[in-house]
Amino acid sequence: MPGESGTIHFVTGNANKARELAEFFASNPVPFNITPTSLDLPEIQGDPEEIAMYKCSTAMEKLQAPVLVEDVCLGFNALHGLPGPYIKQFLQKLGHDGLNRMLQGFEDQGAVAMCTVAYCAGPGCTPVVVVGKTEGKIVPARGPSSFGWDPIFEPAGSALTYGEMTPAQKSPYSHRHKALKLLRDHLLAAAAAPEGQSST
Ligand SMILES: O=c1nc[nH]c2c1ncn2[C@H]1C[C@H](O)[C@@H](COP(=O)(O)OP(=O)(O)OP(=O)(O)O)O1
Ligand SMILES: [Mg+2]
Repeated sequence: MPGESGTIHFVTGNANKARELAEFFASNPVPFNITPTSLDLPEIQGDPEEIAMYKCSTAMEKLQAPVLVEDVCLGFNALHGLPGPYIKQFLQKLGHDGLNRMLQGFEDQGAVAMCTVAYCAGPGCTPVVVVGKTEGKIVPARGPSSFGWDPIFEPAGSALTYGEMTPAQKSPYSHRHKALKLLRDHLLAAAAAPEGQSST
């Protein structure tokens, strides 16, 4: 459980993630103070859960306090889930156009956005990992380029890309919000459990 101050550090180097997380907890409150802490954590190769767990344990080593981290994948179905966790490097090198071009020649433009959240309640606690996924497709960029690959991801059931959506429009589709809902359930259960009864 978070200490007496009830503070959980959301450790990320990405200001847009911090903004979306703050928006989520503003409308879905928890009895903890979740505060962004800007640190660029090293990222290993591996599956998304291993990557998030490693970020979480590094954040815990540095801060010695309750920490929350997340890692985001964007996987193309035609490429069997690649770039996946390496989407950041692919986006940096290729841009929105290049990511579209990677799918040229494939009939299937489908993609899955995935947010893996890892939360550790304190030193010695086992991290809790939750995942939110949203299916959609890769399209030529539409909307402002303010957050990562938002302009090229059109979630299933929407005529708009993430980039064209307001925060309120993005949230019901958002891979991040789906993961944070699961985390919130865990935090509320942990807050309600008598001291020492929490599994984390
Ligand atoms: O909702 C999103 N909508 C559009 N783009 C997004 C989203 N969420 C993450 N992204 C981008 C940021 C980075 O280019 C890559 C994930 O990499 P990822 O390592 O998880 O993020 P990051 O390095 O920017 O921040 P952090 O310090 O939390 O690791 O996808
Ligand atoms: Mg990162």
